[in-house]
Amino acid sequence: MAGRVPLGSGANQNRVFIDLTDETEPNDSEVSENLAQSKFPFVTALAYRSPTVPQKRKSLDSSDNVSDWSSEGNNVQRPRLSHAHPDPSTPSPAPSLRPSQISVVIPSPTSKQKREIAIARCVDNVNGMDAHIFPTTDEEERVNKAAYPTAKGPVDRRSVPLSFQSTPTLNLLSPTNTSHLAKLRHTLDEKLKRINGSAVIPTVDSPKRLAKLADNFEFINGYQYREGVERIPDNSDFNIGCACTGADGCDRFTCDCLSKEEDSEDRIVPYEICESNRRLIVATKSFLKRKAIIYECNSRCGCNGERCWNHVVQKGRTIRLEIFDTGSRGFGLRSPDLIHRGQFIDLYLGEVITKAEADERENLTDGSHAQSYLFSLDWYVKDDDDEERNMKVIDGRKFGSATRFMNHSCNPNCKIVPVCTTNHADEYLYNLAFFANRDIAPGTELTFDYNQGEENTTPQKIDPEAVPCLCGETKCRGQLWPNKRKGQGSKP
Ligand SMILES: C[S@@+](CC[C@H](N)C(=O)[O-])C[C@H]1O[C@@H](n2cnc3c(N)ncnc32)[C@H](O)[C@@H]1O
Repeated sequence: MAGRVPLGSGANQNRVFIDLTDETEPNDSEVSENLAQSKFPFVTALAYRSPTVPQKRKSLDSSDNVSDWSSEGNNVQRPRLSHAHPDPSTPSPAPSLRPSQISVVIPSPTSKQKREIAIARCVDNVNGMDAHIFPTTDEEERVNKAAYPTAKGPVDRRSVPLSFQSTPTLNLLSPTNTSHLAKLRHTLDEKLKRINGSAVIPTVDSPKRLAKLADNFEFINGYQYREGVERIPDNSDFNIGCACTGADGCDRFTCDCLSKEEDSEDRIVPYEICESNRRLIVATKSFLKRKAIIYECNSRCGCNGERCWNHVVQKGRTIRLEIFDTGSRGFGLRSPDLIHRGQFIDLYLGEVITKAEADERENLTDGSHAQSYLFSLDWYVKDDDDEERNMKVIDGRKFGSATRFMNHSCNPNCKIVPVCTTNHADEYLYNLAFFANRDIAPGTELTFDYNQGEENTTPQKIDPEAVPCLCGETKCRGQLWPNKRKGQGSKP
């Protein structure tokens, strides 16, 4: 940094330029040293800046920039810069000059430097400022050390692969994905193992479909009651049993658990011994044709408990089930076992939620009812607002049993029947039990009618928004359901 007379002539001939850039001439070193030792380190820092900083010429015409003029030795007038060294003694000879003849060339601060200067102005105690505010030497040191990685030999740029040319395609059978698939299979197996009764087997080959199955669903063995669902406990006084005492179970003509015919005192007998397998108790052929609810005997009954013939559903599933991929209709359900007509298959399980909650969940699906797992317990619900408010709904979307994978058919081989087992008192809460309505050969897809009660009807008009039915039956009604939620449609 020095007072420097630039080359040239004319107006600039008698002007002095004070260059604050780092283009230091040999005799400037002393001044630089003085400044470096000064208590204004930011001046030094500016002086050490890289020469690439764009320079701006600034005239010192006004006294703002020159605070004081003094006459020292040799009658040389030198400027004192108020913001720089208080008395920069320069060995350079300087001509006698007026203030208007002096220009100072300073580098324009970078935005970072501007910030630093602004901060520096706010700091009262300037001692030690450089350590905190101006750690700029770090970068210079790095540059001096050439701390950027350099190639050890010649680089053939053509051999450097461009990432967009080599995007890997997702290979579900790559070693990593195979192990992921193994994990999914394991997860699914663990979930399936927790199901009570005979085995439930998935025969799903597609890894993607398997992932969906394993990730999004929990198998449960009983209803999961959610907030707001009120129920009458099994041990409530409202829960009653029959007075039968027979060693072989209840009397079919007098047992109080059996419903009465509407027009007589005769009891409706739901079960009988299976003709082709005497060890099985199955729903009677006539019962399967009618609309009725089953009340099985419970712990409050005087009969022989589990030895009573009127214990079927509560004993649980006895057939094995298989979840398989139907293709166009998603997953489906079948059994590797022969199923006899009237044989109990399994329960439809899920979260028990209020109607209000079900409506909310349904709305969250944006009106898309491509996949619906909601099942209303509307057996005793009359078409009136109060009754509907009390209605409970089973949601099998996230939690459920294997029957949640059962598809609809307009000519189904299964039927859903409302069954009260341990609790006869709560008419808004009962089981949804699937029974075979004919003999079903092993490996046949199990289906039921999502609009039970409308079996023999043809829709007046197919709702364009309804999910089209793909059951393939000759008497197919064309759509899955006119409204979104399944119900028995078989109210008395
Ligand atoms: C209770 S789930 C049955 C299991 C379902 N397939 C799955 O993959 O999870 C009901 C859904 O299955 C499909 N579905 C069932 N039966 C169908 C049929 N006959 N035609 C077309 N889709 C059907 C519909 O998407 C329906 O919303």
